[in-house]
Amino acid sequence: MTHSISQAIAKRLIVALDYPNVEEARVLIEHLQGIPCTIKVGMQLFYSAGPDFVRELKAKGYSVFLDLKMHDIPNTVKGGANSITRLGVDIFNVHAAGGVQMMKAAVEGMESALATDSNLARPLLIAVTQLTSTSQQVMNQEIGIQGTVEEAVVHYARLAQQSGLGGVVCSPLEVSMIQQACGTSFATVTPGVRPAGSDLGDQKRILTPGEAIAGGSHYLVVGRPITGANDPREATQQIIEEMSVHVNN
Ligand SMILES: O=C(O)c1cc(=O)[nH]c(=O)n1[C@@H]1O[C@H](COP(=O)(O)O)[C@@H](O)[C@H]1O
Repeated sequence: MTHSISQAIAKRLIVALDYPNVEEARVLIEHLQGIPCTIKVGMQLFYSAGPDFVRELKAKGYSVFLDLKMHDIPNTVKGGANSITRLGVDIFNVHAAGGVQMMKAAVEGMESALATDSNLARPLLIAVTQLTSTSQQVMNQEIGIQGTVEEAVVHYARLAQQSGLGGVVCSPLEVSMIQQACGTSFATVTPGVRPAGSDLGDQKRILTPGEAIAGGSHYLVVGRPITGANDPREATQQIIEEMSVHVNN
């Protein structure tokens, strides 16, 4: 199999480095050498490795999504967004369930960091809608939100847009509805991506990489199908090839 890596497509694959420590994360980065994908650092790795590892990835030239899903009082989130922006990450997130005042505070924190350092690039600030591990039944009966998951997700997307955010995290199943509500330039970052035949784990609302990219997802987030593969490099290249075949734009 040939692996002609398109830079633009590869960047739209966000590989989730869900590892307990920096050593294991570095092994995966070694495997991915030369593949210009985006890297996600989530809470498991960040809480053990800290901001230095984010700086290390940036020094290696990666685009970095720092996924800390902030959800707190506005003043605290403002401070968090300020610190995250100063780290020089490319994408970071908050929970839309924190509401408009909280999301606006995140924008303020980001803007005040950008105002003090002209070398910082503007990150894409996005809001988590309904986690892709949440089913319709759990959302209705356990969490107590009525209506369909799609309605809840679109509602959160509208709130995020009103608050000045650049996009949302959602399932690839919800991308077209969000684009209808918020426009095609409002970013959709989609976990809940599983190559055909791979283990779903705890994900509930999923599509394949080809379906997700054909449906207009701006970024696909993939963790275990890569980190748990016997050959993570091959798994990554196969996902990028599938994306390349199905991409519309
Ligand atoms: O914000 C996220 O990245 C996120 C939101 C969401 O709704 N669902 C979701 O799975 N994620 C993250 O996306 C990654 C998906 O990983 P896998 O299920 O292993 O492919 C994990 O790092 C999750 O923390």
